[in-house]
Amino acid sequence: MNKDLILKKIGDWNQDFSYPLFIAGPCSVETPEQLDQTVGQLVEQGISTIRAGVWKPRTRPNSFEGVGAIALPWIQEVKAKYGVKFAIEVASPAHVDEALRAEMDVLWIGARSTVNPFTVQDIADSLKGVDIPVLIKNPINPDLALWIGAIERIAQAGVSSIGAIHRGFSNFNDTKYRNSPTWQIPIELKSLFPDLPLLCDPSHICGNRDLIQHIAQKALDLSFDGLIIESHYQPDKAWSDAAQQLTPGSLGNLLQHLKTRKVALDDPELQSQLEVIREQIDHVDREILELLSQRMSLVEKVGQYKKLNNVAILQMERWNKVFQTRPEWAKSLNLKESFAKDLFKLIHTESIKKQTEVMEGE
Ligand SMILES: C=C(O[C@@H]1C=C(C(=O)O)C=C[C@H]1O)C(=O)O
Repeated sequence: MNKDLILKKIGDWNQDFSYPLFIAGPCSVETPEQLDQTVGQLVEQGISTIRAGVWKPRTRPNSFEGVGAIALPWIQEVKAKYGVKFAIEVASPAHVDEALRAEMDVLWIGARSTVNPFTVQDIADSLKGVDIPVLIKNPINPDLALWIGAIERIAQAGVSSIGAIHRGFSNFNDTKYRNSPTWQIPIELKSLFPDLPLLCDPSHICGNRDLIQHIAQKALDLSFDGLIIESHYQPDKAWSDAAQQLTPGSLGNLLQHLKTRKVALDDPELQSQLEVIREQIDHVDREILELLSQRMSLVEKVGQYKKLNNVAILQMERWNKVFQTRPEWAKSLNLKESFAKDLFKLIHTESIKKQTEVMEGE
């Protein structure tokens, strides 16, 4: 992975954007009237960058696939009327070409395109020599390397203003979210590329407008640099994604209730109080690792007995007992059972690796 990517914070992009960057707009452009009404109302709520789908990648054929390029002059009209910037999704060099000719301000690459390196490379090639901000949504599957690969392809084309959008990951409808947030993936992205602006798309994570506030707040709590939220002046009549769109008024209300957090601690008093607690955490972490090392030595010893006596490494009866008791112990210590389960699954996998080394050793 190329960690030397040159990425710019939003404040250093080639155009001026407010920070945090709040982008809002309809899932799809439907009619000139719908666009005008929605944008006009969003501007009243302080939104200055609008999103809208022109070409829509839909799961099944014969559903509404966007009105297509006829929307571009409608967009140009509202841009001129309200003085807003406009972001649209592109999925092919032809889309890039039309979007640039229509003077769009921001392009984004959708999750279903990010999964395909051929598609991303084609889009990247069509962007050579053009410096427009490009936002790259995560691939639909939780594959961080694929997301990074798409960012690298666009960066290598010479695009200097790049952002990532976390829109959640496909699931089997077994969670309350349309797309699972799986926060560890964007957090890992942010830790690998601290300067990469990261936006959250709570609309596609939630699939339901009632959950959006919570996810939007969580994103800001995790130091995301902005949000991209679907909004339509008549959400229930929307031609796509009706359940997750907010009216501009509700969106304004949501934004007003969001708490924007400071990224750094600028108060020296608070800083020194945190330092004291962080030193204690360092100490506890050290002890956790010493105990894990002690546990691993015992596991190794058990491995040696197994080898001597020709006994299988994986002992389900014992493992089931460990896996049952530890979450109970955790609960009594005010820790989540699910956390203990995940932790002990990791520990068990490492134990098996260690005993395999013992078994295969001389
Ligand atoms: C340590 C052992 O080997 C394996 C590792 C276990 C563990 O890490 O707790 C439990 C059962 C075994 O699958 C053992 O048999 O006790």
